[in-house]
Amino acid sequence: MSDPKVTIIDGKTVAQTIRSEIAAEVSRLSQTYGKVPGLAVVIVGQRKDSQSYVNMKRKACAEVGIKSLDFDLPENVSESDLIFKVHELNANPDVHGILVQLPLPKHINEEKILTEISLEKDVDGFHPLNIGKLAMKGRDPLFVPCTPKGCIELLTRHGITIKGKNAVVVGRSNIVGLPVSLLLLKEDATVTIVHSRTKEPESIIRNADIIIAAAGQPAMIKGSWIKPGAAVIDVGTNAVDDPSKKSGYRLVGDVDFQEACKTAGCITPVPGGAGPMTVAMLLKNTLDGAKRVIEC
Ligand SMILES: Nc1nc2c(c(=O)[nH]1)N[C@@H](CN(C=O)c1ccc(C(=O)N[C@@H](CCC(=O)O)C(=O)O)cc1)CN2
Repeated sequence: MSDPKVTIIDGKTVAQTIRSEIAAEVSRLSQTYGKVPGLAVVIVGQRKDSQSYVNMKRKACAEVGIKSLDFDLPENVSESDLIFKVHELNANPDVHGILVQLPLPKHINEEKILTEISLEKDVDGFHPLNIGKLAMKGRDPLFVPCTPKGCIELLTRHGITIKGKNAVVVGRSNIVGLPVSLLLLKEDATVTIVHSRTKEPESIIRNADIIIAAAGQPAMIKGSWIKPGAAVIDVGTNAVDDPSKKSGYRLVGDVDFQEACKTAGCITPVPGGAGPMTVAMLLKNTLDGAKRVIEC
């Protein structure tokens, strides 16, 4: 039983609201200019998790009226062929956003590929120049990475003030930990990053008004580490064995959810928290990119 005082942040519902807002805007663009946003979705190889995320993205595009152009490349595609594809998409006027699903196979240099995506079509916000602008005071990137942007959106749509708060980010990945730390800093939080080499992480986490958990370690953040009333956004999506499930596994976050509910002020569940926001923010970035071109 969760504590009656805790608010469960329902990311699925927030994401659905945002998807409806995007659908209305896509329809307006289509009626006014006769053009719809286009998103190129590129996947390399057959990883089950990546295929599932890409399918979610393609389905979401269809739902809101964004045209997805689908490219499923073989595991052994060469780095130069992938770069050629990216250049082709950079030049295609019907494509307003380019998404290359990560991770890529080991023989491909991820950073090299992400750097080849046109800045104006970098809807994942992973281009080093977009990340660089995120890190600079007084500068804004053209696009902000989707999961970090979704975390901030969840906090603001739930009326949680970020300015002046102690925010602790657990994890320092290029996809989530690092960019979400930069975003929180832009929102005037005092930000601390906890990572695998941090000594006594619990004493730092205990001081957090806002916790963003993105370590990829199932239930590593214990209930006793959470300050009473803290806002907890759990980005972890860890598959753990569960013979009682048809699939043989279930998804758990980086936070011990049941225990955390006894102390936190609000918390996202896994699944159904930050995950659905990733896809919603991808649609939003694609719409924004298309609007810059179509309405200019
Ligand atoms: N090019 C990118 N690659 C990757 C990104 C990214 O933003 N861009 N992020 C992750 C994976 N990801 C999107 O690609 C992603 C992860 C999780 C979810 C999600 O909605 N999860 C659900 C659970 C889904 C399930 O049941 O399996 C949830 O948490 O409720 C969406 C997208 C790595 N790669």
